[in-house]
Amino acid sequence: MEKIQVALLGLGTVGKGVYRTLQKLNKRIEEKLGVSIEVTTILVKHPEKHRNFEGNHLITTDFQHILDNPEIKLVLEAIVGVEPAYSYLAKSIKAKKHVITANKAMFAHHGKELLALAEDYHVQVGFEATTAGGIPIIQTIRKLLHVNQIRQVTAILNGTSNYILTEMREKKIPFKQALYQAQQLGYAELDPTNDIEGFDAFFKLMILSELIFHEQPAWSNVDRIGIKDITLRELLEQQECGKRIKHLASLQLIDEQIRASIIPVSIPATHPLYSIEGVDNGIVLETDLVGRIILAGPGAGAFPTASAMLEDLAIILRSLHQSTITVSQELINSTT
Ligand SMILES: NC(=O)C1=CN([C@@H]2O[C@H](COP(=O)(O)OP(=O)(O)OC[C@H]3O[C@@H](n4cnc5c(N)ncnc54)[C@H](OP(=O)(O)O)[C@@H]3O)[C@@H](O)[C@H]2O)C=CC1
Ligand SMILES: N[C@@H](CC=O)C(=O)O
Repeated sequence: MEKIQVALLGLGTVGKGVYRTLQKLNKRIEEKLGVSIEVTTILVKHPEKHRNFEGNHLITTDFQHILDNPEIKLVLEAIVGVEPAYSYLAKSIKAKKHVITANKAMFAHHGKELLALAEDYHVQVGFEATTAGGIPIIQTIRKLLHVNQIRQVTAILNGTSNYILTEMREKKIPFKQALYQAQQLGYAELDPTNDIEGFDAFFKLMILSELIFHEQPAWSNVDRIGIKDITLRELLEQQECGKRIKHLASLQLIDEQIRASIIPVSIPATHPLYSIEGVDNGIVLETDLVGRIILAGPGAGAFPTASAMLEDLAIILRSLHQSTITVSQELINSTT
C-alpha cells in the first residue's frame, strides 16, 4: 500500500489529538483512502517536554528538516500565533506540500495569501479546524455557495466561553474556577486571553466572512466584547427571567457593508442557540434559498479538532487520487 509521509507542527492538545487519532484509526483510514499515513517528523518548541512521547518519528525544533524532506507531502499545523506559523506554511506550499491548519489567528490574518499561493503552486489548503472545532462549517458553507446566498450568520464560536458560562450558571461556580477547568480540559488556549476577550471568536468570524463574502470588514469596525466581566449574579438573574447569556458572533451584509460583532447577549429559550451548552458551538446560517440551517457540535478539544483536520486530509488525498485517475483516463483516451 502507498505510504504518505506527513509532518506535524505542534504537539500540544491538538497535535497529540491528531497523532493519536492517526494511530488509532490507521486501519480505517487505510481501508477508506487506500493509503497509509505516516507521521515522520514533528516540530515542537520545547523538545525536552516530549522526550518520552510514544512512537517512531523525528521530534525537532528545526523546520528545515521538514522543508528539505521531499518525501513529506503534507504538513498539518497546530502551533500557536501568527508567526512563525504563516512563514512555515507559505514555505511548505512553495515546496509543493499540501497544508492543513487549525490556527485561526494565523488564518484570519493570512488565509487569503495562503490560498492564493496554494493556487499558484497547485497544492491544497485545509482550514476546517480553524473554525468551530469539529463542526464541518467550512465544507457546509462551501457546499451552499454555489447557488444560495448566505445573508446572515449568528453563532457561538468559542468553546471555552460557552463552557465557562454554562458551568458558572449550572454549578454556581466563579469565573476563575470555570476557566481553570476549561484549561485542564484542553479547550482554552495556554494563554486564555483570546478566548475570554473574544479575539478567538473574532478570528473565526473573520474567516467565515472571507469565505462567505470574499472579504473581511475593517477590524476596527467590529464590536468585540468578551465574557470576562460577566458575573455569576448576572447569569442567575437572566436565568430567573428564562434567559441565558451567550457569547454571540454575528455577521451580515447590510447595504453592501459587512457588519460584524462578537458580544455577550441575553437570549430567550426560543432562540436557536439557547440550548447550545458546554463546550459546544452552534452556527445559524440564514440563506435566501434553503432558508435557515443550524449546525451544532463540539467546538474545541483534542479529538473534535483532530476530526476536522483529518477530514481535510481525507478530502485532499481523495482529490489527488481522483486527479490521478482523470490523468490516467486522459492518457488512455489519447492513445486509443
Ligand atoms: N485546543 C483546541 O481545542 C483548539 C485549538 N486550535 C488551534 O490549534 C493550535 C494549537 O492549539 P493547542 O494544541 O491547543 O495549543 P497547545 O498550546 O496545547 O500546543 C501548542 C504546540 O505548538 C508548539 N509550538 C508553539 N510555538 C511553536 C513554534 N514557534 N515552533 C514550533 N512549535 C511551536 C508547542 O511546542 P511545545 O510543546 O514544545 O511547547 C506545542 O506543542 C492553535 O493555533 C489553536 O488556536 C484550533 C481548534 C481547537
Ligand atoms: N480555544 C478555542 C479552541 C478552539 O478553537 C475555543 O475554546 O473555542
